[in-house]
Amino acid sequence: MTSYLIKGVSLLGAAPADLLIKDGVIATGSAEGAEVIDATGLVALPGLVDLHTHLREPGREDAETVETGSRAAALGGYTAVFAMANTSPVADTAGVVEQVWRLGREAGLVDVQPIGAVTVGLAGKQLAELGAMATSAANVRIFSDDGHCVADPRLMRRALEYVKAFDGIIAQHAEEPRLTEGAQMHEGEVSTRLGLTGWPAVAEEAIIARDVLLAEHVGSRLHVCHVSTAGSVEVLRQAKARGVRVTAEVTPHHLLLTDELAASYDPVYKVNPPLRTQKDILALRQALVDGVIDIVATDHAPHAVEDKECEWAYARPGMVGLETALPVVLSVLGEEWDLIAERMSRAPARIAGLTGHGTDLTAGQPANLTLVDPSARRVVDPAELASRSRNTPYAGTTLPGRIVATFLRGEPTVLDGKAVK
Ligand SMILES: NC(=O)N[C@@H](CC(=O)O)C(=O)O
Repeated sequence: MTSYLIKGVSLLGAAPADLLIKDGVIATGSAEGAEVIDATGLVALPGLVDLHTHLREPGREDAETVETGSRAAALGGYTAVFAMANTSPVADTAGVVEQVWRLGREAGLVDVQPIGAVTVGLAGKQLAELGAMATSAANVRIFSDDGHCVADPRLMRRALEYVKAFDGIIAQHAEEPRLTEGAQMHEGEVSTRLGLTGWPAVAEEAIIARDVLLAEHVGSRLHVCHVSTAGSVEVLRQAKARGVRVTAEVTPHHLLLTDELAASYDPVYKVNPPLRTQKDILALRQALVDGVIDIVATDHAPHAVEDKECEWAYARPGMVGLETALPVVLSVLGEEWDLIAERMSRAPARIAGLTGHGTDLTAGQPANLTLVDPSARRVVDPAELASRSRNTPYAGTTLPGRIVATFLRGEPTVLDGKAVK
């Protein structure tokens, strides 16, 4: 196995030092024979961990595969991603989660951890085989019907009770379906002006409020996907203050983009939950800083051209995000390296119970890390993305930070900003 000496790198913004990688771990001692990487001006972060990625395989390999999504992830600085269950067939059995897990291992670019569906076929009627998925080779600990809300409160309660036995998590897509029928964008001034049916903030907030009460009642773990409103932040703040076992994520796009973009009628801005207002953005940023929101998760949602380049009303919701997440977060938070490492690596690994990721870059730890050039600026070109889909809202936008290298257990997956395989 090749050893690497990463010279003059700044660990989380500290004074430059050398980092030695030997036999897949961070090492000390002689660097003899090691390949030298000049990392002057680069910052080392623990490899990023994404708790919310759509990889589309099985079923929509025209939009993404486990391999193309893994490559996009590595290029974005990730060493582990959690694959959502809304594939076709749905990942609601041990067979499908094992297939995704195996495909991830074969690709070998990031650790791919499947998320299992909560209900059979994401239909919200009957619990899926949570136990069988948990005891499968994929070792599933997080379950989600993402794309759909587990709307039935009794089913949600049963799911929370079921996973409590093995300290599992229900990750909820918080959307009261009766309040969002026909919804096309955030309900507010802009939707009124455009005459598009609105998706009101309360549809998210009402489900989060209900679910934190259910999680509290059961004593189980709830994770809230893609929090998008200021009101949701307040519900979470109160729940956390009471000691409810709830964690929450925000996407990079909800930290940066507003509902005004819908006025272009360009479906690249259509996403679920929808882009909200500047007031929501400011509340989400503050919540990310003070920890009411635990992590940034991409909700990387690749879609084939025909599903995106059509009329707004017919377009599928979702944006790709793996390759732009860190630059967007950098543009929002600035060079707050420790906070970024916490929200994009350590906390997601801790929440998921994922060992070997999100660890400090100290001797003996697995060499899962990424090197970033914070001084570089990049104009996002959709044609350059490794993802099989091109639906990025940042085309033509200049973002700070370039991911120069990523290492998975000491093997480079990205070098000089390019995927190694
Ligand atoms: N986030 C999105 O806008 N899309 C997700 C699912 C969903 O949450 O609708 C997708 O799978 O495409």
